[in-house]
Amino acid sequence: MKTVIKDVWILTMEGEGPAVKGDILIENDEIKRIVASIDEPADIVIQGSGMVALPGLINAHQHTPMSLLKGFSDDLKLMEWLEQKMLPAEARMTPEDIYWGAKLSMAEMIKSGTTAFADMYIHMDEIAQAVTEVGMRASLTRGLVFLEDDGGRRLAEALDLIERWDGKADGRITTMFGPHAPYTCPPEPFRHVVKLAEEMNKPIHVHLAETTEEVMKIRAAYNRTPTEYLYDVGLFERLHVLLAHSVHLNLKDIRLLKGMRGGVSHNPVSNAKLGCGIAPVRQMQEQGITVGMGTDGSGSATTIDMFEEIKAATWLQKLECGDPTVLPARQVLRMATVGSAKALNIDHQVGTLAVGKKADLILVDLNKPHLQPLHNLESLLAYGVNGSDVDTTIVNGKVLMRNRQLTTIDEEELLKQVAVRAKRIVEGI
Ligand SMILES: CSC[C@H]1O[C@@H](n2cnc3c(O)ncnc32)[C@H](O)[C@@H]1O
Ligand SMILES: [Zn+2]
Repeated sequence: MKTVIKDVWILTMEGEGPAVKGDILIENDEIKRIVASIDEPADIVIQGSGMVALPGLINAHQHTPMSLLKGFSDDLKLMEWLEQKMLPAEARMTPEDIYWGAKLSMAEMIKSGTTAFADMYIHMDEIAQAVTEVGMRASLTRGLVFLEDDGGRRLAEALDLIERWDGKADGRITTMFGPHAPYTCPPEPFRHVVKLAEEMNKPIHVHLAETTEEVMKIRAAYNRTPTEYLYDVGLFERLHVLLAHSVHLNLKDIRLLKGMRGGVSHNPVSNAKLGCGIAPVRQMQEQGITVGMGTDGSGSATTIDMFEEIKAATWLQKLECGDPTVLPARQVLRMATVGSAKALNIDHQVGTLAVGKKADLILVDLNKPHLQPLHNLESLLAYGVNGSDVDTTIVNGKVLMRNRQLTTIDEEELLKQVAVRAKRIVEGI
């Protein structure tokens, strides 16, 4: 299968070079050529004039089925929101709800330019099945909470997910272990998960230091910061680690993370909406820590449009530092592409547009009043574009959306399913 995208602005996100005009040849799942002009027959020809092609955005922290809980319980503190609203709602979700909720998130992600995501949730078979059908790329994790006595069952499900789904869907699915957070995973089971991950050479995806309450809780229980706690259970010795949030880090914590394998998922919209705080992105980047970007689930963030996240990230850092030069356009775009790819351990495959890499890319339509005139593409993408400006989304060489029409999801059926299911789940809570 050959696809050619013609006459398009191309922002590869490789090196420092500016966008160039040209053509892109995709063969099967791979980028074969990026040159000034391609004149050879292709199965699909996409006229890209007036559009910009860039690497698909990568959402480094999601709970996809929480799309069903969007807007159901806002304006609460995190622990109240989680314990009193989300957990009871999640206990009412059936495997089929999980499947449709995951699909709803995937529809929104594809329509706003996201091609890959990291997911931590329950009933992962249903999410993996949805990923397989929809065509996105995903790093899947069974969330592990060890506060009740069924931690063993959850761990067995995590192992089952890894065994049965890692490398599946033409290699689009990868897996990680997912100890949920320092406050839900005591040291003994946490160390056990670290040991298993090391033996199986699997990364770990974990929430870290999201709120001041978490910092106080871990201080009271272990006389440590949450970062020191993770360090002490051996997380940073050998493993690739994906840290969600990392809002409340002191200088010593940041020094502990220096040199870590993996990276941080910065989730500024969710952090702002839950009043958690602003992560020290500049300080982490100064220490060479990889910072990618994510949204968290739409149960907290409402929107999972990564272009919103890009804007929030740069604005909040500029405000926090009192300096408009902090996190400039190119750097924040790199966070949402290469940064996230590194954090998910898939940067050898995606995150930039380059010959030999997987064809995960998006076309953004610039023929709109709010995106003209065209002085600086990177500025427009970081500060002006919205998810609804994405015209085409391609993953692993397959077109998942063209002219804003989804090709692998029946939107009408999806919306019918989620309306009924979402209502049933929240009734009585
Ligand atoms: C056990 S599966 C994952 C678990 O995480 C919960 N969750 C969603 N958003 C957050 C957040 O911002 N901080 C902590 N935990 C979160 C979700 O509801 C699932 O129960
Ligand atoms: Zn989360």
